[in-house]
Amino acid sequence: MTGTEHGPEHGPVGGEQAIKAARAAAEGLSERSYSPGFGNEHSSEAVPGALPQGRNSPQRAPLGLYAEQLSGTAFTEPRRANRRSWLYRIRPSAAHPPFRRIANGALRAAPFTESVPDPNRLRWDPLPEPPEGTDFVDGLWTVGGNGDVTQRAGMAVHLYAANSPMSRRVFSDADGELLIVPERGGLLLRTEFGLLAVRPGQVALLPRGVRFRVELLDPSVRGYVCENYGQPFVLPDLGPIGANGLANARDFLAPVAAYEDVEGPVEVVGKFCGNLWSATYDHSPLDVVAWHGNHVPYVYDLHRFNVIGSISFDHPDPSIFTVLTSPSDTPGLAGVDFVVFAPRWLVGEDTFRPPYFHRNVMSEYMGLIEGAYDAKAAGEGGFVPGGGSLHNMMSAHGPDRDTFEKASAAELRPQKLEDGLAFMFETRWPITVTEQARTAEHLQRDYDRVWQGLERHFRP
Ligand SMILES: O=C(O)Cc1cc(O)ccc1O
Ligand SMILES: [Fe+2]
Repeated sequence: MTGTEHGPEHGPVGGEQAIKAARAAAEGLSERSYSPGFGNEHSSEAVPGALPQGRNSPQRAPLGLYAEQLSGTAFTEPRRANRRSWLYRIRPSAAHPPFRRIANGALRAAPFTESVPDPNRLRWDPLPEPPEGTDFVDGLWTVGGNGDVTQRAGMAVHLYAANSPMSRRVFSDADGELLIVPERGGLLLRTEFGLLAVRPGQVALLPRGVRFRVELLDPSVRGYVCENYGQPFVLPDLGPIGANGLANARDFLAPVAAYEDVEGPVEVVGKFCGNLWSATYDHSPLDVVAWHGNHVPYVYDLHRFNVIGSISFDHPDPSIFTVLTSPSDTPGLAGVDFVVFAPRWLVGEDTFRPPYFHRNVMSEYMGLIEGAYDAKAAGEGGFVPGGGSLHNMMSAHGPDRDTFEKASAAELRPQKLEDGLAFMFETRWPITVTEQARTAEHLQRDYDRVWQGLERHFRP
């Protein structure tokens, strides 16, 4: 591979050196080297004058670049929902050889038909360490999901575990946007729009179709991915909360333009209607010198989430913790919500403070980024960082026995929930798990036991 790379920083491929280079690039990314504001009409140029002014598609784009539009919504969707970006690149994306099918590895897609939807509560320990040389794409492992990729409806839950950077390889997903939730180790995402660093406690949102390469900031990384086949994630409406709160738009950071000018073979792996396809380009497709638009990647720090809660009594529904929502045609009914359980004060009087017992029409996949979750015991055999749980439509769940007993007897002083960061992908459709998730060694076979021994106390 020959050529030069332009932008904040760049790195070679392979081993410790690659981690060092990725870290150096990530350190160069201060908050000010991003373009803030969810849904903004961002614009950025890595070379002065590369971005056309006053029009999107001049007869000849500046500096001999090619103009190209990438759309994330139909052209005709209402302005408030419309997503598209204009990219000014060294070569148009159309200049590529045919794609050929490659193995899907442990990646699965909707419709999920390998097993029957399971009404049982399921919980998994973290994925085992993958074999040496596993990159982000190789390391994707599907838990389950719903909908249908060909209908642009539904979602999938994936895990990833990797110990090698993607080298001379770029990934792009036509099937949906990707919300990456690191749990261990940091990632450097080199995207068509520029660089994003994302570490545990932060999330990255990669819109449908954007090409990117994942490099590693640590030797071994793992985390969660929500693949949203449906309408792009938006910030939820705030209603009576007011004009501020929950995830504030300004805390979503888009990259600034940074391009690779690389001649030589680069494999582009595309996910299309559930399958992986590969084509070897004679140049890097991360060759966007300037861009503008609102169909862009973001990184968001979950510690910036402004938690709103009850200051009187009763445990509020977790919808109050929604970071991002993928709306449907029915107001308030999400294809999928991304919900975070962030550090917060609990002050409710005469209140059972942890999550209540419930049966929910929505289906809940939960993950843990760090610490413990207030409804479940942590530690060996419990709900642990990197693990996951699935409480499908109408399945009865809530606090485990110990949590119930402690919280029913606790003295209700103001209490800070400090050392835990959990999240939920909550979806309108039941999640069907893959065969590998149903039979995995890391599936906890005795999860039901956490609700055993909840004695009767009613003695009229
Ligand atoms: O099941 C869970 O732990 C998630 C959840 C949390 C909460 O505070 C209320 C309802 C709910 O489903
Ligand atoms: Fe729940």
